[in-house]
Amino acid sequence: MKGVLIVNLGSPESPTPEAVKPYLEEFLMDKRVIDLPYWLRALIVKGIILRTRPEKSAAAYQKIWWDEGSPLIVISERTVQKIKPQVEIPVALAMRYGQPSLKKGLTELYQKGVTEVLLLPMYPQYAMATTETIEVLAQELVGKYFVGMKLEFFPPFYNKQGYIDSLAAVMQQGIEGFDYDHLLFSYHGVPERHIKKTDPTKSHKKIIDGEYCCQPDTPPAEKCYRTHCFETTRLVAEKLQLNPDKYSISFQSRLGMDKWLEPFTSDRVEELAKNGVKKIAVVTPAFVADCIETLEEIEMEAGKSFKENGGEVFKMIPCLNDEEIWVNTLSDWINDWTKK
Ligand SMILES: C=CC1=C(C)c2cc3[nH]c(cc4nc(cc5[nH]c(cc1n2)c(C)c5CCC(=O)O)C(CCC(=O)O)=C4C)c(C)c3C=C
Ligand SMILES: [Fe+2]
Ligand SMILES: [Fe+2]
Repeated sequence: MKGVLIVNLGSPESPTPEAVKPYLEEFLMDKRVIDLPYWLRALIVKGIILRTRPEKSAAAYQKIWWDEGSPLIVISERTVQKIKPQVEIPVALAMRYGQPSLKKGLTELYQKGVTEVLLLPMYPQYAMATTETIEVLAQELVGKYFVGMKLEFFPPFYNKQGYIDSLAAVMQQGIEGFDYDHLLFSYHGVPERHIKKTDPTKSHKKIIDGEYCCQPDTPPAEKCYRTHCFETTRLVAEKLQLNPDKYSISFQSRLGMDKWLEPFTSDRVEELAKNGVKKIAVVTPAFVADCIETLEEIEMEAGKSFKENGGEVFKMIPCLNDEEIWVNTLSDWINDWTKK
């Protein structure tokens, strides 16, 4: 029997430093997130980051936490509950870090008699720190605990019609009647090195701001997070007929000393405000569910910075969350796979 495992990143159990610390440790000790030799990663994560970050992150989580729990988890659960009646096969939810774990999600499917699993990571654009780490762990778990179970990976959907249509619909709703001066596409950042590492052809060009580092639909772009972000933007801009002078791309959530993708959202928001942009709309297409990165870092912190630097209206466009159009898209993808 077939089944689907929907996977997202995960959150701490509660918004306290005690709960954030083990979550961050599991997350940041992942060699596909901080891709340094073990000893150096351990030194940086355990010796530096975990000394101060749990306190700071817990305070940020407290600002966005819901009565039911972490927005990311609650939204993911709601989405899965809405998909279930629209499909004919078992669907389970798992998180790469924290709970419900990947092992738990696979066990749930296994106990229902599932032998063929479609793994559907909730990341539109492929990245080593997101899609790849889920695929690798799932493969390891299947080899160890679910022998005989067949795994299939849903490809990154950054350019897939249903995703673009859903994003466009939610964006249209968000900007309806809002005469913005600028629309910022803020994607989660990654270190530049990650882009080069996932290039199967190892032929990546130097990264130059605003230019494609590889051409879409060519082998180097197959797993290029940056080109996937550019393509999502191009396709949705085309669909919404956005004025090219009124939108741009930036990358948020940088951590550590490495060279990360630029321009940084924090700099861009400040610069736009200083350059006279009064009304800004921000969309975060690397996230399908609202989370600390969209609700705290962008809506609260970037919103504050925009106003402190002369901006007047900061409009945050929500993620796809459990919007009907998105739930229908996911259900259609699952139904197509079921019939295959
Ligand atoms: C080296 C560090 C990080 C990389 C690389 C990274 C890539 C990456 N992350 C997401 C999606 C999410 N990240 C979230 C939180 C988060 N991310 C990092 C670090 C890296 N991410 C940290 C330390 C945190 C925790 C919060 C904090 O302390 O700031 C989340 C939200 C989780 C939640 O509970 O709400 C998501 C989602 C993507 C898509 C990505 C690469 C493309
Ligand atoms: Fe992240
Ligand atoms: Fe590229």
